[in-house]
Amino acid sequence: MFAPRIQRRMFSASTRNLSKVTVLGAAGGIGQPLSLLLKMNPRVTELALYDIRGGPGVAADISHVNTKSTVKGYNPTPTGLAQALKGSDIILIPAGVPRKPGMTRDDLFNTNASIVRDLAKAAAEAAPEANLLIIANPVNSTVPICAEVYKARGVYNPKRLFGVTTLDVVRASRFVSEIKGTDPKDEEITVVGGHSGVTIVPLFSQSKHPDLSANAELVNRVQFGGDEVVKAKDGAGSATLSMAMAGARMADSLLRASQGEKGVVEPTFVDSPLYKDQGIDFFSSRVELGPNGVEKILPVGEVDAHEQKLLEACFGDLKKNIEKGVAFVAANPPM
Ligand SMILES: NC(=O)c1ccc[n+]([C@@H]2O[C@H](COP(=O)([O-])OP(=O)(O)OC[C@H]3O[C@@H](n4cnc5c(N)ncnc54)[C@H](O)[C@@H]3O)[C@@H](O)[C@H]2O)c1
Ligand SMILES: O=C(O)C[C@H](O)C(=O)O
Repeated sequence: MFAPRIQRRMFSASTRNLSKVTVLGAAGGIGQPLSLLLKMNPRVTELALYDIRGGPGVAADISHVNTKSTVKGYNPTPTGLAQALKGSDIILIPAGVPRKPGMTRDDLFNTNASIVRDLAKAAAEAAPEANLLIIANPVNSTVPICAEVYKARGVYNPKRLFGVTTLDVVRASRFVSEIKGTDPKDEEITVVGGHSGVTIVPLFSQSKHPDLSANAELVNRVQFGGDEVVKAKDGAGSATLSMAMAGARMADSLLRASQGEKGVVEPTFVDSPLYKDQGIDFFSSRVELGPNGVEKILPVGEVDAHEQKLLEACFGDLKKNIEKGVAFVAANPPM
């Protein structure tokens, strides 16, 4: 009867429970609350906060929070970025510009592609075995960019590269709970595809409320939830606080899984076999996490006719977004 508990204790005693987490872009709208939430996470033992400006200030502030982890800030000195990355178990990248009203995420490509490429190169050199979590948009392209950079250096491990799409399921569960008058923690909604507009595909037929798949307004709200925030912020950026929560949840799930917890499942945009036969190399679906990163990519499962149409609409854009990222690195390799 007590066996699982004893087993758990034995396992945690023998597993490496020291966890360095690095945030690149730590002084930004997402970076600051994300770093604070990571400081509150007892599984994080060391926090490294890097930004092109303001990293040490944010680190000094957060370091006064009375939890046990150490916090250090880094500037872009010749060795600052490498020091922030060295020994990291998890690297989160929210560095990059956010949208303004009227922009698509793809409109960020010209600025963010090179930022993410260069940070990925630094990560591939200083901490090639870390889990790399990409928040910077357009995620559908920035994740393939990282894969290409790691491949070029011969250190690509598809099990360690994640596009953070957690915010899409966070939104979906909250929006459903508002409609149904339920607690969002009881509303687990699968969202698959990518992270922009029609590439975001909620699968309500697999939830407790299959009828919702016919609710076009709700589907649209999940697909364009980011635009709702961009519009409300009126030029001052996009989602930062809800994104920080979603990023911290994804990091915590990886830490729990790496420290031996079984059955940890998160949605995430990964190098996936699910639609490779259709030329789509990266896809977000429910993924079981483990000590090596991706443990198992779960199938999309049954979808209804509404969702099948959404999936078909997703594939075209997603394929183009992925190809754009791959082509960018081929034409503009990191220096
Ligand atoms: N994946 C998602 O669900 C999701 C959700 C929200 C926002 N985002 C994206 O996250 C990104 C950041 O959004 P934000 O609101 O925090 O923007 P922000 O402008 O407030 O912060 C970005 C930070 O990145 C830093 N930065 C820029 N270039 C850098 C570099 N080369 N190295 C290190 N730091 C650098 C900036 O100095 C700034 O502090 C945007 O691209 C946005 O679209 C993604
Ligand atoms: O909408 C954006 O540009 C930011 C982010 O991708 C989001 O979904 O909130």
